[in-house]
Amino acid sequence: MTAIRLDGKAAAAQIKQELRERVDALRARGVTPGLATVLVGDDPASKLYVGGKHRDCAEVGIESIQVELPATATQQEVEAALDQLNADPACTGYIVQLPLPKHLDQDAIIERIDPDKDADGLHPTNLGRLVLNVRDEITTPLPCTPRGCIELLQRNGYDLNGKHVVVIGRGVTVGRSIGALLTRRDINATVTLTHTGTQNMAEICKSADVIVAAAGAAHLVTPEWVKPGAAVLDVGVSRVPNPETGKSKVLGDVDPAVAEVAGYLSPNPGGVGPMTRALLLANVVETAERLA
Ligand SMILES: Nc1nc2c(c(=O)[nH]1)N[C@@H](CN(C=O)c1ccc(C(=O)N[C@@H](CCC(=O)O)C(=O)O)cc1)CN2
Repeated sequence: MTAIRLDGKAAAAQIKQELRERVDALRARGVTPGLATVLVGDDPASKLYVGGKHRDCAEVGIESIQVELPATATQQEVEAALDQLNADPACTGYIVQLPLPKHLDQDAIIERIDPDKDADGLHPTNLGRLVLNVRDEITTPLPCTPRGCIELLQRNGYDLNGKHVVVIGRGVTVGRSIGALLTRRDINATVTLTHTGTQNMAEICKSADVIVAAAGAAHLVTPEWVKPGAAVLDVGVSRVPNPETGKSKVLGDVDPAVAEVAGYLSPNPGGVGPMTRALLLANVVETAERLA
């Protein structure tokens, strides 16, 4: 078997096209959505991701504001920058790029974001609403990568109803919230969350209809872990030196040989990453629509 490729670039392009039309409609009503990004320090990967977010905004007609602080910025300096964005009417939503330098209190910084401007859906108020709301229409921003995983499957005709999804990794941007989304009544999956403390990871994965690999451990998921025909989403990223180019290259959490066993597989790069960026734009547009 060779797995069907879950092409995140193609699905993200589709989403961006849809959003462009909604942004035009908002602008026609006098509403201009504006996304700000806050980048602390000079981590090359974070810089790359933030750059991509600004390019995406330009593509769909969203204004964007770039805030950059040095790696030595204090907690007070970061919080002061957030207070300014909270008060700035040109900024209708914003994100703080993660991870933050170790000396900063990440939880306190995320809590400082005005929940109504939380474009990442990571503020405790928005995560709390996601946990409480299992049935009604969603009226809060949702975490971008979990939402991107679900959209990528659905846009490829995959129905999650009744499926057993095994998530690997308990990080704040994916693992901790994806279960709350997948178990909503309109999606209706069953979720097992595994992590570094899980003892029989291979066996649990082998029972999965869908694996979401978000551990950041290169090629952790091997073909022996995968039930034939299962859908596998490769989310985690490890950067390793590439002796051929002298630069670094990206390795996902999934061994490429999994394509011979799985029914569906997202490439990495080119799978969930572009979807994360597209769903961030969706959060910004939806927030602006609610405001309008
Ligand atoms: N505030 C946030 N910080 C982080 C998040 C997040 O959702 N919110 N997620 C990740 C990083 N991330 C978004 O910020 C992100 C990761 C990857 C991509 C992407 O498009 N990747 C490309 C490959 C790019 C490359 O490395 O060469 C791909 O997969 O094709 C976009 C966004 C952690 N931080």
